[in-house]
Amino acid sequence: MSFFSKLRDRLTRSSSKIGEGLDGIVDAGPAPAAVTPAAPQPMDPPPPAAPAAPSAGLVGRLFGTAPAKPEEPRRALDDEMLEELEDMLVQADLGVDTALRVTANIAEGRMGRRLSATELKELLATEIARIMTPVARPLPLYPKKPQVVLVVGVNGAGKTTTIGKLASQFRAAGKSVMIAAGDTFRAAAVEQLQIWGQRAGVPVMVAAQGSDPASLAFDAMTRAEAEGADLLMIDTAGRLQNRQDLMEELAKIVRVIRKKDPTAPHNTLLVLDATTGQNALNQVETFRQLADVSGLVMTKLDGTARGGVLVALADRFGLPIHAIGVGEQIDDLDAFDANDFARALVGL
Ligand SMILES: Nc1nc2c(ncn2[C@@H]2O[C@H](COP(=O)(O)OP(=O)(O)OP(=O)(O)O)[C@@H](O)[C@H]2O)c(=O)[nH]1
Repeated sequence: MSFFSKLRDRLTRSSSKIGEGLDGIVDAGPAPAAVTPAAPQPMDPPPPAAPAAPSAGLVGRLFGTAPAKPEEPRRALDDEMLEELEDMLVQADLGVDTALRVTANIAEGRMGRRLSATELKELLATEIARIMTPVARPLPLYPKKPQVVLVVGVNGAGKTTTIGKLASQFRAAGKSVMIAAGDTFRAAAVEQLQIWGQRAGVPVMVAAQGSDPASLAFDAMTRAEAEGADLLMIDTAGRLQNRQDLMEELAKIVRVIRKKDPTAPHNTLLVLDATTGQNALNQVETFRQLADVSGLVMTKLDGTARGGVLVALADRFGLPIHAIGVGEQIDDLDAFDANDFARALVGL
């Protein structure tokens, strides 16, 4: 199955919220004046008998002419309709600012025009793609060996799973990859990472429980350099409860790996969980203060009606979105494609 099909199938909670919302907005418009078909005039000659034709269905099947679709309902674009659209987009987690901007762009030059739900979906998808295209950028790969990727995010956001999926994809692309289990306090997190490492066929470096993550990172750098690894991914703790500690821990990891390579880390990926909705915006603000976030990965778009938050993130921060996750399996993560996402999100 292509990733777009998967995305469309799994984004249904978000897309039905928006798609059905748009259908509802168009349907809620005033009913158009009834048009009475002209009655046949008494003097009109009877219509000539048509030659017997195969049924429309059969013709359609044989010659590919689709039976005529019933006309879609339409609604004239006015202030009330725009307000409903804006509310629906806010409900769908696009956030007030983005909802306002998107609605204003849709309105421009179209006031009074009678739109069908499909046309409205196309317009919305275009606006969303316009916001998201500049941030749809795959994780950049550098010739530098090892390229060090620091992975940050709150506990449970999907860091481990994302590292496992990325490791497996880079391996499949012929890269040699190494993982460091930097959340040394949580045995369960380390165990999960080891399982993912096995699945991906990638070595996972671990340290004694509670030991210094920076020292593990240093050892991992040493080994990655010695073995000529292309990529070193470093998992980190996500305890936001003690922000100061976390900040110091991340800063120390960075300091230590820079002793080995002053240009590292080459990427700092922030993993966000789509089910947290607007809270993802706060997480970006917070982690930007803790680390030099260079790009985002959004997970769990399959389990939520709040996928619209990705549009708000793109609009607010302009940070690259490298990949999105739509499930728990190894191939349920792929590069982010703005057009595919926009169309899937509005239910096209
Ligand atoms: N449905 C779904 N579940 C996901 C996705 N990504 C991760 N998960 C699940 O989310 C849960 C948390 O993922 P982890 O990768 O362990 O998250 P973490 O950020 O490493 O969390 P800690 O290990 O607690 O720090 C796991 O049960 C994953 O299987 C996704 O894209 N879709």
